[in-house]
Amino acid sequence: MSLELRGVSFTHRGADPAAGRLLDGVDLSVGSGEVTGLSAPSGAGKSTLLRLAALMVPADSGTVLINGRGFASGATVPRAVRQSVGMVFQSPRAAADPRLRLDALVCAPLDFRDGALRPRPRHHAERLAELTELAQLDAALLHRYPHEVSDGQLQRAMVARALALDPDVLICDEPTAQLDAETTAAILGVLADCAAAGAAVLIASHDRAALSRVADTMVDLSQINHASSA
Ligand SMILES: Nc1ncnc2c1ncn2[C@@H]1O[C@H](COP(=O)(O)OP(=O)(O)OP(=O)(O)O)[C@@H](O)[C@H]1O
Repeated sequence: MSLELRGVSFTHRGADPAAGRLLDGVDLSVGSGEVTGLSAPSGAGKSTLLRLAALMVPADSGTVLINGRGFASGATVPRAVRQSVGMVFQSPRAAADPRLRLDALVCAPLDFRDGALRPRPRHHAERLAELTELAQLDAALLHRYPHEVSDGQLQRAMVARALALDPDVLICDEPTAQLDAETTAAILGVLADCAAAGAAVLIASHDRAALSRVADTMVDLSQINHASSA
């Protein structure tokens, strides 16, 4: 279980050409059982880098390796590889479908994997119970809609969802933004538990203090990015 970026470069389409590359020749490696914390000032490209690492967006050049298997820009990524990468986003409100109850949200990757045409959380009752416990989500909330729970409760559900397919690589983009210290520590603890179970975990956050409590390695993006503006 590992994530590696080798010489990854990227510029957003439509970005001012005078600004040069956003990311240039970035190398990063996260091994099995490791939590790597990524920090950098706002706008430095953390979210962009995480999307490239999660194979959501192809890099302009360089290679992303998942479990040692390399994907250069434009390479076809098999579904099984996509499903081996879990992602947690900064805003659970933006990431969660407001029409789905929490149980359906958590089970959505399982339904997608199975090709189910509609949510069927009861079909996954056993796994749902495991995920609820793993993410320390109050099971009494599973029948509520996103607007009926707090941001912290919703983020726990989104963490449970990211874990649904037991990912080898877990990528988290400011997963505790706007959450209180207690919820932040709890969610980071859940992510660290995933690493303890063998996953390679990469977490970007502005909260260096909280992140450094669970990270094995802290990486400053500006130190690994060779872009002239970094
Ligand atoms: N789709 C896009 N098209 C053009 N430019 C973009 C796009 N997405 C982001 N950018 C720009 O790329 C730069 C890096 O953005 P990114 O969101 O990766 O930074 P970040 O380090 O995650 O910032 P923050 O800490 O504020 O979340 C910013 O200047 C941003 O405006």
